[in-house]
This record gives sequence, C-alpha cells and structure tokens, in this order.
Amino acid sequence: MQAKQLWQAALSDLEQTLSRANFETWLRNTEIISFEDDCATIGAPNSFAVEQLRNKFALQIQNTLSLILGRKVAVQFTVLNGGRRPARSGRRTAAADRAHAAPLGAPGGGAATAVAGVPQQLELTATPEHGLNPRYVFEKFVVGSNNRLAHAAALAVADRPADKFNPLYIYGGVGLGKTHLLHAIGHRALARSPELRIRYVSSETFTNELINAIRQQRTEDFRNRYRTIDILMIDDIQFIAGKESTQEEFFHTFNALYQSGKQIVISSDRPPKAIPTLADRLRSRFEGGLLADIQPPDLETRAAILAEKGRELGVTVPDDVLEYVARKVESNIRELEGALNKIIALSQLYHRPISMELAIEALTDSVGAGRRQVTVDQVVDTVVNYYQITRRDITGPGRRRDIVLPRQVAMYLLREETGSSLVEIGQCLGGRDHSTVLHGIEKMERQMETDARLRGEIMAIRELLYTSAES
Ligand SMILES: Nc1ncnc2c1ncn2[C@@H]1O[C@H](COP(=O)(O)OP(=O)(O)OP(=O)(O)O)[C@@H](O)[C@H]1O
Repeated sequence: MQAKQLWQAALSDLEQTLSRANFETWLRNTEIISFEDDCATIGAPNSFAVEQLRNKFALQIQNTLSLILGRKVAVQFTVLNGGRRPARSGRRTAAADRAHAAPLGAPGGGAATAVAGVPQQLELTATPEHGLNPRYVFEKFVVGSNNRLAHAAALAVADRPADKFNPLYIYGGVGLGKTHLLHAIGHRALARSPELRIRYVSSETFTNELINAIRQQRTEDFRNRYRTIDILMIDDIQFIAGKESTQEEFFHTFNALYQSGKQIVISSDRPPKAIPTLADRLRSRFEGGLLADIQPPDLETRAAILAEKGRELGVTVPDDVLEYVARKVESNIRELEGALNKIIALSQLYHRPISMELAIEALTDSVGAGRRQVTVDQVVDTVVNYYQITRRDITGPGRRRDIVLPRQVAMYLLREETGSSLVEIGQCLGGRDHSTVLHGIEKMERQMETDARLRGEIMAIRELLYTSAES
C-alpha cells in the first residue's frame, strides 16, 4: 500500500501535467506493482499501453516519482496479468484478483497488498454500462458557498429527473467538482430507481463513438443507443464546440431526449455564451435550462474537502496541516488532493507521523515543483531549438505555418508548464494580445485530441524541457 500511495501521488501530479486525453488513455488504468530498491514497476492493461508508456511517458513518470521522493528512482513497465483476466473465479472482482495476484515477473515483483485501515477506494475503475466512478457520490461531496447552487440542483435532478431543471448545465474552472457532481447524480438516481438507463459520457467519448459509428455505417445504432437513455450526462461540452458534425448529432440527441421527457446534464468549463464556436441553437437550448456555476472554494471549504479526502483514505490529518495545505493550494481541488496525497505518501514511506514539519517538507519540495522548475525562457528556448527556428521568429509577426505552429505550441506549454497568465505569455511572445494566446492554446488543445504527431512533438519538447531543467 505504501507503493500504492506513492503511485497515487504521482498520478495526481501527472494528471495536472499531461493533457487530459493522454492521462485518461495511458495513465488512468495503470497500477503500481512494486517499489523496491528505488525501482517502480508500473503495470498497464495491455502490451500496447506498456509500449506507449515506455516510449512516451517514461521520463516524465520517472521525474515525477523522483520529485516526490526527493531522490532518483528508476521505472519499468509490465502488462498487468490480473486486470483483463477472464472471470474464471466467478465471484471475485478483477480488483480483488489483482490485489492477490502472483508475482508479475518484475524484479522483486509481487502485487501491492492492502494495509489495514486504508480502504481500497483508490480503485478508479468505472463500470462500463453507465460509466460511473464509485468514488464520486454526494456523500463525499463537500458543500460550500462556492458550489451550493450546483449541488442543490444536482440533488434535485437526481431525485426528480426531467422535472424542473432540464437541461442542468454546470460550469466552473478546472478541477472544481463538476465531474464529481455528474457522477453523483447518476449514483443517486440509480439508487432510487435501478431501472433507469443512465449514461455518463465525456464529450471526447461521445465524439469518438460518433466518428466510429459513421465509419462503420452504424449511425442508426448510435442514435438508438443515445436516444433511449433516461438521464444523459455529458462532461466538458466545450470540447464539442467547433466540431460541426458532433454538435449536429448532439443537437438531435438533445432534442430527442428532451422531447421525450428525459433528463440531460451538461458540464463545461464556462457558460454557454462564453463558448464562441457553440452553435446558436445549442446555446439557446442550454440556456433554456438551469445554469449553475461552481466557483473556487474558500479556505474553510478547502480545509473541509481535505478532511473528507483524509477520511476517505482512512488517515487522520491534524487540523493545522489541513489548514496549511488549504492555504497553500488555492484554486484547484485536484491539486489540493494531490498535495494531501503527497504528504500521506511521504508519511507512509518514511514511517513518519503526519505533522506540520512533514507537510512543509513535502510541499516545499514537490507541490507544483514540476511546473515551477522550468522558466518561461527555458520553455521558449526549448521550443525554438526543437523546431529549429529562432527567438526572433517566434516573437515576430511571421504568419508562416512553420512559425505559427511552434508559437502556438509555446503558448500551450508556457501555460501548462509555467502557469503564466495569458497576458504574460502574450508579452513574452512579442507583445501579443491575451485573446490571441487563448485562441492558440485552445487550438492546440483541440488539435491534440486528434493529431498524434502533434501530441508526440509536445511530449518530446516536454521531455527535453525537464531533462534540461534538471541538469
Ligand atoms: N466539493 C467537493 N468535495 C469533495 N471533493 C471534491 C469537491 N469538488 C471537487 N472535488 C474533488 O476534486 C477532484 C476534481 O474534481 P472533478 O474531476 O469533479 O473536477 P472537474 O470540475 O470536473 O474538473 P475538469 O474541469 O478538469 O473536468 C475530484 O477528485 C473530486 O472528487
């Protein structure tokens, strides 16, 4: 379990530094198999995933683990032999099988075993039919003034679908609990009426399923599947904005569900009117329901959330530590959890009690260190070297594609790796307007969803960046 805590802390970090698509595809379903002699053995569900991890993410994973522990560690990858095993044992779950798996062939291997008192809630698998994550329930959602309306509306929808708030559109910044609320609606509605057909889906999944259906000439199946759902929850709708055929299909799905009295719940990082590429008719449909925002939590709510996360992990965290962490990480709850996970990981690895001293040590060494370690100049230099252009090219007025792409990559990486504001990024790239920077970043995010080559380039630049930042 100590190894498991370490991996959980690393995943929290990686979730923030990798794109969502990369994290969900390659990292989400990994597990740590052993951590011995400063070598972590990470298991992935199949050999293709192992290859991807080894080729594209090894360095970043190694750096993240090294940062958490404050010393250099090695990493190796292997295929999990428990995760996709045919269900021979009948009653036992795949998770239980994994927990009792025989050594997996890694040096000193052997599955991590649970430590008494620490629940297995870190298991992040979701059941396939409705896509709900068992961790995200109302009981574990802390209500504060920042999310009160969204929480109340979500409860009402779960208890009386398609009654008052249809669609329910929940919006707010990254990592503030939108996904958690969507899943919670699904769990509660199912607990009340198990016969309901419920589906949680990210907009990427919706888009991919649509694309596959078109490719396989099975759009009719696709429509039938979606139009017979009682509660459809679609996460991060901003990603379908700009994708015309997806929007078109979603519009029809939306109408079909709405007209037959079914509930639709949508989440986004911003209100409909702030998504310029959203088709007008979709925007007006969304605005016809309830728009509920989630703001960043205040200090008290942040501390309460941390206490809840500690409880979930079966760990008692002293109040002063809760407050310290809550003061240190202000905006993003995912980051808040990551900070707590790191403290717990250190405490378990070194057999030290959770104290202010340990918390200060853990957070000074590693919270956000992956990001803060690199400077704006390092990012720009690494990008221009990688694309073999000059600083003058990237800061100048040139509009050639071979200059515009590196410039937008630099915008994206400056935002992701240094946390600079749009205005600061614009300034360091030749005095560009913040809206140009925003456009550049959004374009990269969209393109990365479908363009494997661009994803590879960005990954390679990131690796160079961290390698050079280390030396
Ligand atoms: N009020 C809360 N109480 C307890 N946990 C919370 C709360 N809000 C967020 N969290 C936790 O913070 C983490 C991030 O939340 P979530 O994934 O729901 O954010 P999000 O708003 O969907 O982010 P994104 O914009 O990246 O999709 C989750 O682990 C979630 O459980």
